[in-house]
Amino acid sequence: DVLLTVINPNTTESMTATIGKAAAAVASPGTTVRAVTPAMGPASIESHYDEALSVPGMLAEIAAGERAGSDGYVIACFGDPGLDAARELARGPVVGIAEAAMRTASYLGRGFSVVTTLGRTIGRAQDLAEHYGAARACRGIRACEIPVLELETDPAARDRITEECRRAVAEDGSDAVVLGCAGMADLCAHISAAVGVPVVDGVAAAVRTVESLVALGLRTGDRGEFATPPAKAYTGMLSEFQIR
Ligand SMILES: O=C(O)C[C@H]1NC(=O)NC1=O
Repeated sequence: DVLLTVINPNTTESMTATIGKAAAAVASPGTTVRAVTPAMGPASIESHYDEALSVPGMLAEIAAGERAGSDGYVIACFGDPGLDAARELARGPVVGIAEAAMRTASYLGRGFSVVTTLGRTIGRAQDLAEHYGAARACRGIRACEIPVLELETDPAARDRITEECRRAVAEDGSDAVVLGCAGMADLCAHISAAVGVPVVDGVAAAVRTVESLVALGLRTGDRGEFATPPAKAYTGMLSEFQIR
């Protein structure tokens, strides 16, 4: 049996439930999905500040996952917060939903577009596309200007996201669309049917990517850059992060 820990790095439980449901829907029969919410952090992540403050709580969930014997991890936030730090702590593979979605979309044609929440997060998505070598395939990154937590409360959210995906296909000439927020995971099937090109949800893509890596017996490198961090003092609120 594979134990897959899916971390929502923000602290909104209802979003963790949406993410956990999407993960369980695509997980293989032999996989147990454990969707978790950090004990501390921002209610949603839609700025560099939010992203920075989400990392300690997310890393605490990696440490808890290691104690629970987790075989792999998904970081279910489109900024892939703390991904490299998580890889230093985890024995098994750690995959962020942006990396998983971008790499998956690049198998589907010449180019993809990303549709995300607030325009201020577009730069981060551009940086990630470059970091993952997907900048050439990324034909456009668009925002529907819906704050992350309003994805659950705004009745017009689904239609506005769908419309932006339609524009992406028409104007960017993209062969696929990537949903730029873990909170959009439950909209993927509807939008796929509406826009007529493959729509990639990063939560689903990351779950299957981690499962594949585990099935191939592949784990995070544990030498050099991704070896366990050197022991040292972490003071104040971070004292729990002492590497034992
Ligand atoms: O970057 C974004 O706008 C989406 C990102 N924020 C969040 O709280 N979960 C996410 O997937």
